[in-house]
This record gives sequence, C-alpha cells and structure tokens, in this order.
Amino acid sequence: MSADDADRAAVVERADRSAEAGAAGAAEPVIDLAGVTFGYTATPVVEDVSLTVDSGEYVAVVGPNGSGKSTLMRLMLGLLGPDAGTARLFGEDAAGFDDGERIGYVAQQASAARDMPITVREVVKMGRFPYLGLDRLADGAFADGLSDDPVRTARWAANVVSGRLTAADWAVVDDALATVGMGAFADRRVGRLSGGQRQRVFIARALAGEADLLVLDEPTVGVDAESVDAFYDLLDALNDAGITVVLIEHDLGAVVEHADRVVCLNREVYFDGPTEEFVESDALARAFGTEARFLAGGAE
Ligand SMILES: Nc1ncnc2c1ncn2[C@@H]1O[C@H](COP(=O)(O)OP(=O)(O)OP(=O)(O)O)[C@@H](O)[C@H]1O
Repeated sequence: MSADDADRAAVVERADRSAEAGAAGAAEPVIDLAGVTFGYTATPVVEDVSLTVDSGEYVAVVGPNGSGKSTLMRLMLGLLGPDAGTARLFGEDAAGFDDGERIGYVAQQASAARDMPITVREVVKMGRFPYLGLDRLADGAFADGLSDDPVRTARWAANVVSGRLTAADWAVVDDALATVGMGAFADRRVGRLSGGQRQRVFIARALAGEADLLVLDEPTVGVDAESVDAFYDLLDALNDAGITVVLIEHDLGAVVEHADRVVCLNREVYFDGPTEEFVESDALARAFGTEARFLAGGAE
C-alpha cells in the first residue's frame, strides 16, 4: 500500500466512525450564537451577530482587516464572553464549556512552534492527554517524581504520561499522523518541518484528541503555495469524513474553492449563505468597501 493509499484508508476509516457517531448523536448545532455583541472598549467590534453552525458544515468567515473575525472566533469558543446575546458550543454555554478535546484549534503559524525541541509524534501524542485522566496518573509513585527542578519534573511527568498511553492511544496517534500524511515524519523535530507540514501536525494533534470541530484562524499565512493546496485538500477530506470546519481566511480564492458556506463580517454579518450565492452577491463590496475590487480580483 502506498503512503497515499494508507492516508486515504485512514480518512475512510475516520468517515465510518463519524457516520456512526452522527447516527447516534442528536442534531444540536455545534456553534450557536444569538444576538452576540462584544467590544474590548465601549465600542462594539462584533455587533448583534446570530449564526448557527451544524455538524459537518464547512464555513469560512471572511472580512476586511480588523472586522472582528478573530474576536468572533474567540466568542464562539467561549474564550470571550458576549456583552449581549448568548454563545453556545455543542449545546452548552460556550464560556463554561469544558470538553476541550472536541475542538481542534489551529492558529496562524506560531513562531514558538518553530523552536519546540520535541518530535512530531510527541506533539500529536498531546492530543491523547485529556483521555489519560488523573486516575491513570494517580499511583503511589506520583509524589516521588516531583522535584525542585521544574525542567526535571516536566520531563518526568512527560515520561510518566507516555508510559500511560495504551496501545490503543498510540494507534490513534499513528492513525492521525497517517491521515495528515505525516507518518514518515513522526520522529522528526517539529522545528525542522516546513510551515505547511507543521500546520498538518497541529491538525493531527486535534485528530488524536478526536476533535469533531476544527477551528482555524488563517492557518496558511506564510505557508508556500504548494503546501497550501495540500493543506486545503486535507481539510476537504476531513470535512468529507464528517468533521465540522470553521475557517477564518483572507484568501477568497481558497474560500470559494473549498468552503460550502461563507459568513462575511464587518462588525455585523453582511452575508451568511452558500458560497455560490456569496460570489454572486454584493456582500463583498458592501463589507470591504474600497478594498473590494482588489479582493474580488484575487478570488477569480
Ligand atoms: N485584545 C484586544 N484588545 C483591544 N482591542 C482589540 C483586541 N483584539 C482585537 N482588538 C480590536 O478589535 C477589532 C477587531 O479585531 P479582530 O482581531 O477581531 O479582527 P480581524 O477581523 O480578525 O482582523 P485581522 O483580519 O486583521 O486579523 C480591531 O479594531 C482590533 O484592533
């Protein structure tokens, strides 16, 4: 079986699992914002936004610089609380949501990640941590490993946690690496990867956590063009497999090619609907003002 075939097989297997989960789960929205208003100061940067995202959707949030996209994402994830309105995540109040492993968050390339002195497999392994549970750590030896030296303690804790990963956990880690096409890089240091490869590793970490919502904030900024295409193909495959995708993206060409639905934001929602209708609409011109001509040209 070629590496590509293995990757495809992993995606298909994931699709089967998601289909089972979908059949068993209720049809509650993944994200549900109702009349949300928020400002860092007295002036709102997000105003009266209502939108729901259902399981399995692929939604892109677009808008000019400073239009409130990242703020909206933080509100969706409960990292900020609305001044007015309500934000719900998987049916719960977003601020109190504590089932973090259900969400995979991929930020713009963090420069810190470049300096991480750990391997790809170690990063992806972190996705399993929420499943280990304190009960799997709580044995008599726990206190013996603590030391005054924080680095030693952290190293010890990492080793203990590694020791607690079962064969099934490691299988999930390897499956996630195969899905993003990074199986061959498992033992490479994260800092030695290209930007696009690193972003795939962070997606793999989310998959290892069995996330069913991927939230990405301009994930391909600074990534070379070829890797960007591969990255979006991967997102398409994951979405086909049932994972909900919410993507902030400035590249309207990528949005038009990949997302099923567009939310166009400039403090308020200017458009929310199918991508083909967005392309035909005047939302871009209204939301982007003078930038619209340039951006629309970029989308062709
Ligand atoms: N932590 C903060 N404190 C104060 N103001 C903030 C903060 N974060 C963002 N803002 C302001 O809120 C507004 C919306 O910012 P936000 O980052 O949500 O927009 P954006 O659409 O994601 O922008 P960009 O496309 O440039 O990343 C901007 O005017 C920004 O300056």
